[in-house]
Amino acid sequence: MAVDAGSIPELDQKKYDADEQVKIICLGDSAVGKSKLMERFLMDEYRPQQLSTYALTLYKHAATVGNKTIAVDFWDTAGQERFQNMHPSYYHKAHACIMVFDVQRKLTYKNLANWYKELREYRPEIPCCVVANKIDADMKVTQRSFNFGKKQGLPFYFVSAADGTNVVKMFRDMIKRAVEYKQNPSDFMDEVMQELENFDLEKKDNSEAEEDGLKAESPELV
Ligand SMILES: Nc1nc2c(ncn2[C@@H]2O[C@H](COP(=O)(O)OP(=O)(O)OP(=O)(O)O)[C@@H](O)[C@H]2O)c(=O)[nH]1
Ligand SMILES: [Mg+2]
Repeated sequence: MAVDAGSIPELDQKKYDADEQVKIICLGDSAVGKSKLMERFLMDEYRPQQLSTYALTLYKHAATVGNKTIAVDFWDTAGQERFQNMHPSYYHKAHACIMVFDVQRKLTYKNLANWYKELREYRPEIPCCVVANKIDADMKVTQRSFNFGKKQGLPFYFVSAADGTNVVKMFRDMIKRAVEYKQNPSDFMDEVMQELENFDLEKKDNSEAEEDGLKAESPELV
């Protein structure tokens, strides 16, 4: 069936052209502002795709890191408290994780320890950060110190999805770290996956080159 090139969304085209693809997940209690943060960051171009089975929203974004185009898949779930634990596929092949709590609800900060523990069961090495959201509601909280994650060396950000404070910086940093991780994984299985991916790409390049050669020699095949 013919495909009308005009009907292919621009984002898909960018993704097709991307040099690299990364997956970034977001963790945290319900209503801490995970979805609002993503929406704030992707405001001008977000295209949510609802997969109702797991109440999962995938946000696709094309970023530029250095001189490369990066296709970023942001994964977000709704109403996590109903599921208690995340489905393992949520963590599968994630390259970075953004852990969010609500500065106005202490329990969401305490629960970071549970989220972090679960994350590390599935993804022991990926870059992760701690995000204190909703600082617009009480700017005084930025004077306080939140030590969770310090021991593990996790970067910390005070942000507000409502007024945009620090949102772009936090996401850009995490995209960069996701790309760095993908290119230099410190987890053995990820190293294997990256090798396989490179191998596939090489194979594809070779077969394309062969095909081009064939076309040049046999013009009737064109
Ligand atoms: N004041 C303030 N409210 C916020 C901020 N971010 C989110 N909210 C509010 O917090 C509520 C929850 O935000 P969501 O983004 O839906 O939370 P979530 O973490 O995605 O929640 P689940 O999908 O249930 O897991 C909404 O009413 C938002 O308007 C913020 O930065 N400041
Ligand atoms: Mg949500």
